[in-house]
Amino acid sequence: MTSPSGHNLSITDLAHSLPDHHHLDYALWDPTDENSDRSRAFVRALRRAMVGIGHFYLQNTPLDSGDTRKVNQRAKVFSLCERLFDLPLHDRLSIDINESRHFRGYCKFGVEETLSLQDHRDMVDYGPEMSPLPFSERMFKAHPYLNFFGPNQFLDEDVLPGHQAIVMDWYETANEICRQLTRAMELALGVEKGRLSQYLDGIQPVMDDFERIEGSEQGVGVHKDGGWLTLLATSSVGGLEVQGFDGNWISVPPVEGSTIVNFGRQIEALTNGLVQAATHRVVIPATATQTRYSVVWFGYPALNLVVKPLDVPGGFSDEILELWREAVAQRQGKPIVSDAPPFIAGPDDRFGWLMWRRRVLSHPEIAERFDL
Ligand SMILES: O=C(O)CCC(=O)C(=O)O
Ligand SMILES: [Fe+2]
Repeated sequence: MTSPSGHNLSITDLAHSLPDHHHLDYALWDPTDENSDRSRAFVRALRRAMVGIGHFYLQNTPLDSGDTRKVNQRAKVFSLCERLFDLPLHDRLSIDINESRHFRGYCKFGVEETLSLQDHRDMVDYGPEMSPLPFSERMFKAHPYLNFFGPNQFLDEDVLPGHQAIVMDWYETANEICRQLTRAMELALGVEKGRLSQYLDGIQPVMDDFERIEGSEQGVGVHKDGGWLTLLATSSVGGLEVQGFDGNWISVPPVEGSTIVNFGRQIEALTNGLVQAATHRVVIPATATQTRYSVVWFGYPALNLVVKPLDVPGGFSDEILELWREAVAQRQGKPIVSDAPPFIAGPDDRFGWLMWRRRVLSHPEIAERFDL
């Protein structure tokens, strides 16, 4: 593709030139002064993104700029990814997810399914590093999602130097960004402080995935992320697509220095659909020559909470309602098209149950093996 000036467009220019993409600058957000002009500008941009198709690009986060202690976290995490997936299968299988009742570890190519089609990816799942809860048969049978708490599986330093430190650094930085974005969303929606962030307090099963996808028809099938916010960093291969409200698929190419943020289903549920979770998939042309890596950090609400539409006296802010009306008018009132499978949740389902059902569906062997 060429730009109006005749130069070849880079993948970054391409993303900037596409409609439907919002680009937010995290450097504007000042948590110590939410009322500053810069913070307000950030909240305004976020508000616009919130009535969009469920995702935005976020530049200048510490994942990219880093502080002096953690310079270049993105470079470190992708180098780790490459080194990890280059290890002989036998090493990777030494942290096999099927050996972990906490659903942590390496998942072999082709084991995961979305929409009953095999995904062409292998991956490693991590979560917060913690000791398993003291075992009580009765408690675990009543609340099987408590199995999510436990240690990660890391390779020894001599096999994969930096494995634990790099993963946990990324995890902590992403967690803090998620908390800050949640506070900014409260301001964007015009709800009182803590109204959203309370969902992040308590026992949280935040997950981190390292993924590798080989050229295939279905890299990752159509879905909406089930949680709160997803922070997604991909290597330069591309392949991510988000579905527009009219049903068309829109490419979301990687942008240097930016992280892709998806709204998850729990935010959609809380806001009663005002904020839509991104319907997305990964499609890589079979002709792609490079392996694609992505580092996907999923933020979730606490497991013991039930997420229901927020009851806000007086409703959401006029500003966001106005933007919502504009968005509806732009699509001439037509309903939102999404090919993501329907979301099955009872009205009183704790979030832990939703997550448990999904994880067991993806990894039935683990439940069978540990009699969960
Ligand atoms: O790798 C990507 O770009 C997205 C992966 C994804 O959507 C997921 O793991 O939920
Ligand atoms: Fe996803």
